[in-house]
Amino acid sequence: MAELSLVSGSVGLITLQSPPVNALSAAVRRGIVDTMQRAVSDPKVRSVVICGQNGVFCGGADIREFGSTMTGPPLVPMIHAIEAADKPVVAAIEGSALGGGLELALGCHYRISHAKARLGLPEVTLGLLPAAGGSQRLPRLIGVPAALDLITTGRHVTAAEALKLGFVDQVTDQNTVEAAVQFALSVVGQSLESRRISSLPCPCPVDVDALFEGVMQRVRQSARGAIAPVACVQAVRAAATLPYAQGMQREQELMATLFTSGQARALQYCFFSQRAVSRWSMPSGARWDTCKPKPVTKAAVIGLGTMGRGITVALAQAGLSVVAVETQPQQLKAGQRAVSDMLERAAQRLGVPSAVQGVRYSQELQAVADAHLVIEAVFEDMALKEQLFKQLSSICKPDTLLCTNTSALDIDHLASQTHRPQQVVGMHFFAPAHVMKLLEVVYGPRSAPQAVATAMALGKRMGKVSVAVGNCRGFVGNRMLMPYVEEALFLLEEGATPETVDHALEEFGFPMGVFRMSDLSGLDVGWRVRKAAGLVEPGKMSRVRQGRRYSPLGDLLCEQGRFGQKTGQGWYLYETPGSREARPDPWLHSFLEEYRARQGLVSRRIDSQEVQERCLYALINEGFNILQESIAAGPEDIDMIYVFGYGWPRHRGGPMFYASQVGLPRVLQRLEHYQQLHPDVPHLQPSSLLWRLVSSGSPPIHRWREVIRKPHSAL
Ligand SMILES: CC(C)(COP(=O)(O)OP(=O)(O)OC[C@H]1O[C@@H](n2cnc3c(N)ncnc32)[C@H](O)[C@@H]1OP(=O)(O)O)[C@@H](O)C(=O)NCCC(=O)NCCSC(=O)/C=C/CCCCCCCCCCCCC(=O)O
Repeated sequence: MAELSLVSGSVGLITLQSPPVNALSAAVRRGIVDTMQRAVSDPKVRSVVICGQNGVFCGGADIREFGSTMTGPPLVPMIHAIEAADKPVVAAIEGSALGGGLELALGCHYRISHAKARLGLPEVTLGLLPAAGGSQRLPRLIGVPAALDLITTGRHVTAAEALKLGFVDQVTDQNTVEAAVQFALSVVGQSLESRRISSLPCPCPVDVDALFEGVMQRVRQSARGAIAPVACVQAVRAAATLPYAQGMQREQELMATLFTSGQARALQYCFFSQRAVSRWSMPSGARWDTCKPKPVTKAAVIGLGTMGRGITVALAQAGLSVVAVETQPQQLKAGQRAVSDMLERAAQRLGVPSAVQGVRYSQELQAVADAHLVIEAVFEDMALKEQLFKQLSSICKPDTLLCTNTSALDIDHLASQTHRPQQVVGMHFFAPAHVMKLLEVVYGPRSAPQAVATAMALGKRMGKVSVAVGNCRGFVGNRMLMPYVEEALFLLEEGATPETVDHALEEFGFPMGVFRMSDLSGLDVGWRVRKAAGLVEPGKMSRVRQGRRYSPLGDLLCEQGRFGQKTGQGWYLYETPGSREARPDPWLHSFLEEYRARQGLVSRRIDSQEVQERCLYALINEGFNILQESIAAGPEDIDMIYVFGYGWPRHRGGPMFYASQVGLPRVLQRLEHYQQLHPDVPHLQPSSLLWRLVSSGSPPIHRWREVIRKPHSAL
């Protein structure tokens, strides 16, 4: 919808009206076409201002419409009609002008922006390109290199940067609509020829071919298999090398391919899922909209190792007053220096005041006494954490929330050490905690909904994508990782190398394969966990432990002091301890051959398909178990955990979405196939939820919850 009113005697003010972000739905497009026609034909109107209701110009095309047949007036001719108008049209940009919203503004003759507005062409993040003329107009206006940067990254820019780049004409910190109306009055009668961007030549660099070849190479490398960034480069190349009309044709062709692609569907699913996970629910029926979070202004962090430091930084940057407690004096000193450095560097980078003053340090646990919320980030040791929770229970005020950053330990057991089990939740951050977007908020059977609401609200304040999950070993992310890692180890036993496994996973789109990742995070981490679980038998090679198949390969490397990057040797070889470039290690290859010989295993050639299927389907299968047990409320929760915490390629939508795209019957059939070959591997046994979904006709992912909730026979 859009409304036309006459202001200041001769300015036609068109207001887009479609809350919350004035997306260009069919109704809004119809409204714009209609109001523009009326403004152009009304002799009282001498100039036009387009603005959006409620302080937002326009969030772009209505993404929800992409899933169904598009109706209503198309965007391209609508924007052409605005550009062709013989009365000056000014865009008054407040809040956001994104995607189709910015393309609409680029069709106007002038753009006035509020200082706090954000502008950009983020279509690439939805698997698309700016196909309402954006890929053709922006390079004409600001040049090819700057346009390539904005279009291929989709980044949002401030009004100040947009002014500097040259795609807004004026920035104001006053009332933007009033400023635009004054501006519109002042340009009446001036020639509009040079204001119609489509008629401008594209400023072309001298060596266009070399420029685009270089950019294409870089974009392909960072896209990790995503097709939209590549199409964006092709579209901008058309702007640089073809007349406008032909460039537009190319833009439409490229868009047609992207629009129906699985990648676009996956990325749009991620867009909505990222927002949906904030609307959490618990199996008890407690929900985000029925629980009010408690206000938190004072937080405490216990333990200043890597995780504690990152958490302290994230809390301080969110504006909380933080007390960081570390009982080891050396560690306290080192931690304080590291936290202050991180806060200073971030402040410099963002041009904001440093939050250093917001953190105080102490060696005494008593210092947390007046905090509203405490997050422990001590060593991953149950006895140590038990002791700490007992102490916190008596030191802290009765309503203080006690949180643990454990990545796998039993939240309910920790809660039982306190007099307030309802006030205990997990806040599982991912390293580095001030950078990584994911936060798993883990509730135990006794956690109060308000405690969950408070942790979720705090996560949001820290800029995290927070996902509420139930309590089980490894929660969601690490629990699903276990079968993935185990399959990778079994593949080594059967004949693969770390290089072949990693190559297949990186080809799928992970930034790092499982073995490079394990070298980076340290092989000793998993070793400690396996020791605690009673799985490690030093010097022993047996491949069955606790009644199921087990690979001792990781333990054998650790016994040799090969902990990964930090020791210079792990699954790969490194130039020196701490260096990052992983090289194939001939020693490791001989070690694997010897191991197979001693185990009587015959090595065979393993291809990428088998690596991907066994590692990924095992992980996905565990995801179905997690859904079945209501540890995660829906597939979106699992998918966002994997996209934001584990490097799952966003253009594949997350593991559960990927399963839906592959087809559930196919996933089931391949799991059954591998299970027949490896009957001693329980995680290849297809989940009963997967069976149920397939026998319910494999409904689309947004209808899985109906099957999950349906009562089912145990038979
Ligand atoms: C910055 C924001 C705008 C606001 O952020 P914030 O204030 O934090 O609020 P949010 O929580 O993010 O959002 C609030 C709710 O609004 C929903 N929302 C937001 N934006 C949109 C949108 N664009 N469409 C629909 N809904 C939207 C959001 O989901 C929230 O609701 P809920 O919680 O999920 O219920 C921020 O929201 C933001 O960044 N938004 C997205 C901005 C964006 O990416 N815009 C680009 C959209 S794509 C686009 O514009 C493309 C234009 C090109 C032209 C397209 C032409 C299409 C037809 C071509 C067909 C050719 C193919 C032919 C094929 C064939 O031949 O077969």
